[in-house]
Amino acid sequence: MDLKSNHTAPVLTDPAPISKSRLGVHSSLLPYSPGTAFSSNLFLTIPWKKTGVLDDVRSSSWLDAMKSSSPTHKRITKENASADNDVAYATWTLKYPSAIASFEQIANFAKGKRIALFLDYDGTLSPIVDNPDRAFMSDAMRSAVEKVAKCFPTAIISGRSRDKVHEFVGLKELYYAGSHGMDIMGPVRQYISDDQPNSVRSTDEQGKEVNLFQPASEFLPMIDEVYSSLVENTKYIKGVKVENNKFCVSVHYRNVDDKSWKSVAQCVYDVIKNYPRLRLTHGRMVLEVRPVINWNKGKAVTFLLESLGLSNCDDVLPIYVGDDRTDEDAFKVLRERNCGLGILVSPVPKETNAFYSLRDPSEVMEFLEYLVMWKK
Ligand SMILES: O=P(O)(O)OC[C@H]1O[C@H](O[C@H]2O[C@H](CO)[C@@H](O)[C@H](O)[C@H]2O)[C@H](O)[C@@H](O)[C@@H]1O
Repeated sequence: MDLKSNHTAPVLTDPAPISKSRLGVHSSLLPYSPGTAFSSNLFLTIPWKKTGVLDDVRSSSWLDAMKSSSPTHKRITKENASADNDVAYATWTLKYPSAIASFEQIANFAKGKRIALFLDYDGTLSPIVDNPDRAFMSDAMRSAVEKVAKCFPTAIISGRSRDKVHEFVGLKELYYAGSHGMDIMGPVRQYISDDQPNSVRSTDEQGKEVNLFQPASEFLPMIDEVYSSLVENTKYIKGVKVENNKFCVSVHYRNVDDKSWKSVAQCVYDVIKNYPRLRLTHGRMVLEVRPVINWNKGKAVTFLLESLGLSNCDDVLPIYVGDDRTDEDAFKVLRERNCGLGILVSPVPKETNAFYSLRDPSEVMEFLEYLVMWKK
């Protein structure tokens, strides 16, 4: 793929005014993301209160965000999608074409390049289920991931703790990044000279030398403390589940009655108001508490590409597949780097920084299988 040459679908389907010679859009046209003013180090310099985290719980914005994190409050599947939804979806795919239907085009982009593959876990490799502890991937998906990882350097980047996602996936051929990229076990960084202060050499389960990068390591005691407080504060709300993801905490309300969502928000607020160095983000029926640092899945992709010696856009095509808001940071990085493709997994139309789409994990599996066949 020559991302710098004129080409068709990804550029032409994007509504933003873009230069014909670019695959991505100009960064100034990209949606605003909270906390954009960063210091040169990892810490955000925005005064915490100005992010709105504290004030919002008394207004309806927390609740609005909680509701919008899952349209209609129920899972939308192929089966319950109405004809209207089908039309809306088909229209949306004009803007974000199916990565399967457009596979030939993706393969053309990849010609002469090395693919680096980044995969989200929940909602991408495993279907969304009510119990986060039972979000298992199928054996068929595991086999597809294993095969693709033998063809291309592959990393899983998840909001879960690295150990948990490793346990779910159970493959050794991959790199794993947990806590939304704040816990990366990657290759030893022999291609670059910068010394990352939070990087340490370590060995993985196979005894292989690896690089462990944990930019939020100093937050560990704080996160543990907050996790315990959140468990305690929410214990009377039926259906709440608090998950310790090591460098962040998830408060799930998927199984909580709508009428109690406000109480969930209040409980979380009551805890984090005491921690100005933590912030709140919204995922799929989950409130996520995480450190206020300038690090996200997009930064993790850049870090891993550097670690793998694959940051040269001329001969590398990074592909990132994900379904969640936190994956947008990675899609955005690929757009802004002007090389690489984001693929959003969604059964419903959504605004996104990705270029392509896939409907659900079964289509993700099909796409991975296509990549393997193409490589062979
Ligand atoms: O980055 P990801 O790998 O997509 O992780 C994001 C969150 O995924 C999990 O929660 C989501 O999936 C659950 C299982 O399907 C579902 O029950 C929940 O409602 C979803 O929000 C995980 O439990 C979270 O900790 C992750 O942050």
